[in-house]
Amino acid sequence: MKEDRAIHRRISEYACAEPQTLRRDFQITSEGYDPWQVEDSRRRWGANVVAGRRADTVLYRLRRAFVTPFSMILLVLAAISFVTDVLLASNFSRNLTTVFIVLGMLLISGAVRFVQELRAKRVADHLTGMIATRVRVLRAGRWTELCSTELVVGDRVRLAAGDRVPADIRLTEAKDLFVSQSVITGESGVLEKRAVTLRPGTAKTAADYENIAFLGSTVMGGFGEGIVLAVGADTVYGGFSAAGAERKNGFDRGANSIAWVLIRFMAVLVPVVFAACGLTKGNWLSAFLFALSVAVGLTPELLPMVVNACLAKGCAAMGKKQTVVKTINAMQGFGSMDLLCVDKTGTLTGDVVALEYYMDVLGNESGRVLELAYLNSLYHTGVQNHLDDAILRCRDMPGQQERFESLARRCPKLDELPFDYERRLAGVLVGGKENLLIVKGSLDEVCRLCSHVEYKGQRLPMGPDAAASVHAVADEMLEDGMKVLAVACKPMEGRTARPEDVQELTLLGYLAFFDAPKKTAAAAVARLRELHVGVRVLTGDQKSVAVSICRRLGIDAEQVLTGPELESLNENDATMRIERTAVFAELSPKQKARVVAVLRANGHTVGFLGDGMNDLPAILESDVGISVDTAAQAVKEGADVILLKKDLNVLGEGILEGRRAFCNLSKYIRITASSNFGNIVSIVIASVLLPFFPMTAVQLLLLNLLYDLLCLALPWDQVDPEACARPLEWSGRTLGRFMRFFGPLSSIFDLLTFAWLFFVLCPAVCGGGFFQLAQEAQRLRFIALFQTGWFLESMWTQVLILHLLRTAKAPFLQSRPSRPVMLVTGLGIVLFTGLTFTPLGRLIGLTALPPVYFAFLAVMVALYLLLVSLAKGLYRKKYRELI
Ligand SMILES: Nc1ncnc2c1ncn2[C@@H]1O[C@H](COP(=O)(O)OP(=O)(O)OP(=O)(O)O)[C@@H](O)[C@H]1O
Ligand SMILES: [Mg+2]
Repeated sequence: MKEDRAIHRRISEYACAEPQTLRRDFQITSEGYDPWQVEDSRRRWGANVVAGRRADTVLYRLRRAFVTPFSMILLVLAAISFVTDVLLASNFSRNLTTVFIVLGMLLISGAVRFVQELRAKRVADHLTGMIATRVRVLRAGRWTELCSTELVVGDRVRLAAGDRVPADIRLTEAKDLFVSQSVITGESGVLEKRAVTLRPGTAKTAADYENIAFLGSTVMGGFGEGIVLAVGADTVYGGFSAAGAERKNGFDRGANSIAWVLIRFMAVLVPVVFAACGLTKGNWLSAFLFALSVAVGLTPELLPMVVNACLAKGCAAMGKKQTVVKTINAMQGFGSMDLLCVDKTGTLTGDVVALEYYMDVLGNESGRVLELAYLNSLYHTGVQNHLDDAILRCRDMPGQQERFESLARRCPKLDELPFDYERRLAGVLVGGKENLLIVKGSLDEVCRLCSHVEYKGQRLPMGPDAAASVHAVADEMLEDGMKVLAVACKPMEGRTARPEDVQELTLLGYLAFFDAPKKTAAAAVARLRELHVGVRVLTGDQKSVAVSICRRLGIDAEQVLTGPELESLNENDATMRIERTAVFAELSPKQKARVVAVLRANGHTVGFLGDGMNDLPAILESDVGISVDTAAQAVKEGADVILLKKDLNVLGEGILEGRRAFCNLSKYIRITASSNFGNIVSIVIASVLLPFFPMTAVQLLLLNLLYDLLCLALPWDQVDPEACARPLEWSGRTLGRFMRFFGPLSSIFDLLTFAWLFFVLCPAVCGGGFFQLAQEAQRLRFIALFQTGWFLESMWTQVLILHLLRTAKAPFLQSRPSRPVMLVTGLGIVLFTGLTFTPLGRLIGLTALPPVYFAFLAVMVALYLLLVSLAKGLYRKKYRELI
């Protein structure tokens, strides 16, 4: 959370100016801005986009695609090759092939990256477009709903309950406008905002600006109209959402730790290769080129691209299941989430809450209680909610419409104390025969503030007897899982009500709501358990209701922690209790966020599903904030994932989809890293032992590029159900181990191949061992044969290992790869094997190999398959995981 930031001069000045001055200075007519004025203002004061999101131009994306460490290394390679092969070479041996190939690779990888990112972005844009924030703006004489990014300084906008304030706004009109700034400043409680003109110098902190609604705060109740003073980064809390995005960096942390594992390997191995080649071959420039290519070979340069492709694919799949994933990274959160916190109403219980009983303090039906509750609900201007909706539905009962309409006429609204989740009650002041403050809210809170009870028209003091009978009546309903509210009142003198007035009330009776568990909820909870995702219930409702409902859904309600209990615990005890508890009741919004924060600090990846304004802080605090389409604007804005259909079952799907994306991703990283590692080990050994380079720099790069292209099909691969049965951890922790275990296996076969090529095949074809060959041409042929031999063996084993390590089971037989993966790998093998027979292959030093080589290759491949399969079993037994 941010502390108060400097207030923009424009805001501090105009907070103290009359609305007329504003209208004059910004040339605002009663029609609002016309299109020209909008353009003009946008040019002058900027657009309403929050800092942090870089302008996403084509140029910027091109730069991102082409300017990477990988392409920089390629460029250096191209430059060096240009100098050595063209500038310094004699006329006869000038050769541009290497330069072309390296540049071609640079172009291909850049273009693929560009296209992929474009696609991922299109998915992301499409998704965010579906749930853009709308604001009511006066433009060219009409109130229209626009996307909040269209807003400019000088626009006239309207605010209503549940809105997220879309810019910094000077209020010109306000009626019971209550705003919560908790999301931006951390201070809880709601503030009333008024359309007053401040005296200069009176306002010091943001909270003192009574007539300014700040970007990012949420409207809890009432109505307001105002003029936009600052947009985007100019706003006081402009950077807030960027800061929020930074916080959720679990994903980047994981990616970084993986990158670091690879960098460490590179830092050790590349200098070794350079030194070994330089010392043994004496050609330091070639050694440098070769070492650079090895570095390129070792970086999984497609990592960001494969990550994006995997996640974007997951998002698109979720989109089909009525779930909007707003940021691609949230997909990864789905995959690693091991705890899901949910609120109760509308999630575990049905969306429609029904008012079942309205009764006096002793439990007899009471029309008066209903009427007063009706007035309270009718006049409140807070965010629409299940309870008030249920109360208002009483007028739809047959023959009741007239009764409630005349009631409203007789008792007009005078003032309002909006509902707030800290105090858990709402009050309205109505006129009529006498001015009456009607309060309805949580049973405990309201009873605490009552000094009297009313029974059959008699007003009696609230003694221990009365309190006991109140509990007797209420407890029975609570245990049945009913939601109970208390209704109280107090006669008042004036026409305004202040929070201090809410005391010495007279308790009138209760309202009981039927809030039954959803039919699908029990199955969904069971499904989540199957997926090894723990469910925690975080509700503001009373303990007994929560327990009753959780029992019915099979959620362990043995241990329940309430908000007040939580407050009384010290830091350590709280941490322990929170970890062990599944049901939390009577929580304030802040406490919900605290529970989530503690769970995260305990090492869990936490999702939070909620729809109320009181869930917003927790949603922001969680790793994956989930909300529903019907939630208030501000809540939807804060969430990472929006369910278009509020159904817990969809979440199970989401989790699976996330894990699939995740599995494919870690497949890529692990397989690539370990097979590259194996190659490097072979190269180091070969460089030391061989009198020539085991492969040319270009061949090495080409092999790497081919392999990366093959891997681009991986996001579309099938995932074994067993692999995504549990939450998956995203970090480089086990990557090093995996690399060290599987990498050297391929080296064994590489070395066997080396030996066979060097001592058997090449001498047989060239007519003698390397050192016996006197002619340069013969030696070159020897080298070409050797290099081709290794090039092919290396490619075959790399492709094979992709199939072997993509699943914990037996490849092809028990787990089939998806068709794209089959197609691409098959095609790659055929094309590259074919390449060695073509003139194009000759350009990069490849040559046709005799049939006996392929027989040897077949044997190697079969042995390799066998050994890796055995190793897989061993690894699984030892570490209990594979992918
Ligand atoms: N509109 C309202 N008017 C009066 N009191 C209310 C209203 N809404 C909620 N309350 C009180 O505040 C308490 C907390 O609200 P609520 O139950 O909605 O919290 P929650 O955490 O969203 O719970 P849930 O998990 O059921 O959604 C309620 O138990 C009730 O006593
Ligand atoms: Mg709720």
